[in-house]
Amino acid sequence: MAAVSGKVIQHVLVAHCCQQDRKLSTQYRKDCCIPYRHKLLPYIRGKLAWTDISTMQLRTFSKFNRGIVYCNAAPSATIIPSVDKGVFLKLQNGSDIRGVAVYGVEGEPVTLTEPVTEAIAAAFAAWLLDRKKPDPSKRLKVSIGHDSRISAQKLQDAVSRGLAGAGVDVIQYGLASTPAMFNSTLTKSEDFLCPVDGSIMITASHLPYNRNGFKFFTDAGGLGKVDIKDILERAADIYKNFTDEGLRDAERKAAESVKRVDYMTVYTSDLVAAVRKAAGNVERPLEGFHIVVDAGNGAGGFFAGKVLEPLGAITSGSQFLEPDGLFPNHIPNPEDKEAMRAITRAVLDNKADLGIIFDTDVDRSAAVDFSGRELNRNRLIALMSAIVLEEHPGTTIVTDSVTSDGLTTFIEKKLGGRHHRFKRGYKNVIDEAIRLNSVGEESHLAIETSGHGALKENHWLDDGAYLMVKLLNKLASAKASGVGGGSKVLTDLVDGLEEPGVAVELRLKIDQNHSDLKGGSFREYGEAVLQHLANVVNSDPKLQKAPVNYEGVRVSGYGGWFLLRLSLHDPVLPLNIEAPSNDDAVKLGLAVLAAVNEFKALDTSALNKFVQV
Ligand SMILES: O=P(O)(O)OC[C@H]1O[C@H](O)[C@H](O)[C@@H](O)[C@@H]1O
Repeated sequence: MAAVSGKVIQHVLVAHCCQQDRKLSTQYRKDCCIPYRHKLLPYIRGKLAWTDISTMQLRTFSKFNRGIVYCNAAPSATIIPSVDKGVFLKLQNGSDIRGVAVYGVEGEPVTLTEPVTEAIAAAFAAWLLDRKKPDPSKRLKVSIGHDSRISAQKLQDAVSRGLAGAGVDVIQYGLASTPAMFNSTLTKSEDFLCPVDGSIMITASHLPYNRNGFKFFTDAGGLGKVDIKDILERAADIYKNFTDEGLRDAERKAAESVKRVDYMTVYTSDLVAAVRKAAGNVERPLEGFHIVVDAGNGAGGFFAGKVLEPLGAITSGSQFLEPDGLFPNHIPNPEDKEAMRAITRAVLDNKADLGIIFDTDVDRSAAVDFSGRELNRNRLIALMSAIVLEEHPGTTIVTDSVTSDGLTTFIEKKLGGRHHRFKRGYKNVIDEAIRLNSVGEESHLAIETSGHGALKENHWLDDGAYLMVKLLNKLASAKASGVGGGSKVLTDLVDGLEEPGVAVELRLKIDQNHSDLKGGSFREYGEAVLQHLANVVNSDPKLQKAPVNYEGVRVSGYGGWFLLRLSLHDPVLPLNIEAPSNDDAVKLGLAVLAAVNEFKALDTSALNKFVQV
């Protein structure tokens, strides 16, 4: 517990206005809300400073706001509420930290407050100091970047205070991509204060606008689950011991020592150099290509102006390049159907050769060919496998668990590689590819249907932009060898990939408060559902369990397959079904339904609906 002085007002107001923004016109958002939000209502540790000008601001908002504006004026000294270790631990999301960073969504209280963030950053610094054990004369350097979220600035400031207070040097990159942050631990450049010893990306990837979170990197890659738990435990202890004096000291140290560097310039020029090199050191190898980019108002807008244009491509018709943390156009996620429809429309309307789409922090990507054919999910994996297997014949391609049977046939029969279908989760596939190499099985590509992908040649960096660079290399080399312009060369590479007639993903929720859980965790309950399903499948002659499987229950039957597994993070059992026809898919769905029906805490309504179609 610690007292923080200053006259403050809870920042419910801004959050409420953010919600209103979505309903109001773009013009209002640009003209009225954004310029004022930062200028007139500075945040002070999770609160808004209540200044004279803020009163005017309140009036401006009220004019447009048809709902209630909540302003909880606080006394001149507020207490930082105590936060249990359990609350800190709940912020873990696999190998990331995720929480709610702004008010505005009913039932979603803010969990990633500024003091909590400050404690997490201080904990990362302590973790890093333990790992690196620097010579006492040397200070560690940590870079911080963020995506386009509306909470980015306040969290960046809190992270800076946490790091500076813990005695490490802080370098802010501003708007950046997740892969660029990892890259900053590898880049060698004194001018850009690289390599840094550690890096923090502030992002919640494609999640809604009110969320935010952190990804951490060292030169060994992204931190894993065990390290994240360690950091959150340390953070809870640090938080408990916060004092007003300590917080002020951190604030002072951050104000004195934070440096700012335009690191994205280094990162983008590396991407440009990679394409030029692959094209035989041609300066503008994409001359004549028309490529549209959809950044979904995330951090990926740089790809059009800083990568494609210097390489000679025309990028007119690119959309949603400007950062907007309310994501007013579509969810920035290549797995999202509406997002894929948006980039497909842009390709067709502009008669472009290729479309490229990124998620908010640019670690996921997908493409669309000249004819409007989506190159995402299994097709993107097939395409990347074709490119990588040309360079490394026979290599193993590691993918997530929801990949299709057709993809295995394509990789193994057509391309002559090995398909190692592993678990869901980008970190899982990357770690598995690294492990295979360490035990003597060569693997050059780890990739998920979500659009995450990493190559051995690129330090196993999970980088959506680099995946797209590999496609650009292919376009440039096809043009140079006279095969032709356009993106047909990419379309041809996935020729022969068998596609299912029907492919669905249904997400079955587990009600964590249901008495059927008998006080156990949703994971235990989910495991029990899976075990029961596996037993039922064993006694059904029409169904065969996959002989090798690393996650959930994967079963073949009726010419198709299904996979029921536990979500990596949520109390959900995602069910993927692929089949030649809808009838076959329904038969598979009915088999699952019959087996799971007795589990009353499992919400099967999505499956019920599917089998009734
Ligand atoms: O298990 P799910 O709920 O389907 O989520 C799985 C996904 O979670 C996160 O978004 C990870 O970044 C992805 O790598 C992973 O594929």
